Amino acid sequence: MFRAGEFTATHVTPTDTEQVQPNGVDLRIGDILIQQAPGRIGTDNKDIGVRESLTTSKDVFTLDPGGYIITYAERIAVPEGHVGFVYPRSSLLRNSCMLNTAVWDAGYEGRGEGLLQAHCSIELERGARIAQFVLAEAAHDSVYDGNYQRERIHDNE
Ligand SMILES: O=c1ccn([C@H]2C[C@H](O)[C@@H](COP(=O)(O)OP(=O)(O)OP(=O)(O)O)O2)c(=O)[nH]1
Repeated sequence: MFRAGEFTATHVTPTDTEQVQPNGVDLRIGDILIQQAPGRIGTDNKDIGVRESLTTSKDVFTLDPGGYIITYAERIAVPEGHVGFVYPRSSLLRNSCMLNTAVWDAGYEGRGEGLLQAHCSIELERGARIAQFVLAEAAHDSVYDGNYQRERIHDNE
């Protein structure tokens, strides 16, 4: 069963009332990164290639078509007994852009990332709501203890 937005909001920090939706919590753009060097995924290890922040003096990003990494502004803590999913805000896909996401494991805590595919140029403001996080009840044996645990957990990271 998916949890109500009010419950999910207790696991997303910070949130204001505008972000709390009936079935989830909107996530804001923290930063936008562009990949500079290739990564590698092997059978027993992985490397993330160098990514750099798109610098902007006005907190407005004007994106050409392409692929970009979005970091979310909020800290998420997936509670035990749950799994998280992120969906794009529909205004994004109505503008020919898509946010690709993966599974948010029970026990994960941090400020995560998504992959924005821009099929048309788009202007995005830092802090704009771009996605929605939902929590569903789920059975699991262990909790998340991978490389991304506590990523960007502090405000200045
Ligand atoms: O769209 C997503 C989905 C998940 N996560 C976070 C939460 C999740 O718990 C963590 C790790 O995701 P996953 O297990 O898919 O990554 P992995 O590449 O398998 O890394 P690891 O070996 O650490 O599990 O990343 C994101 O930031 N963005």
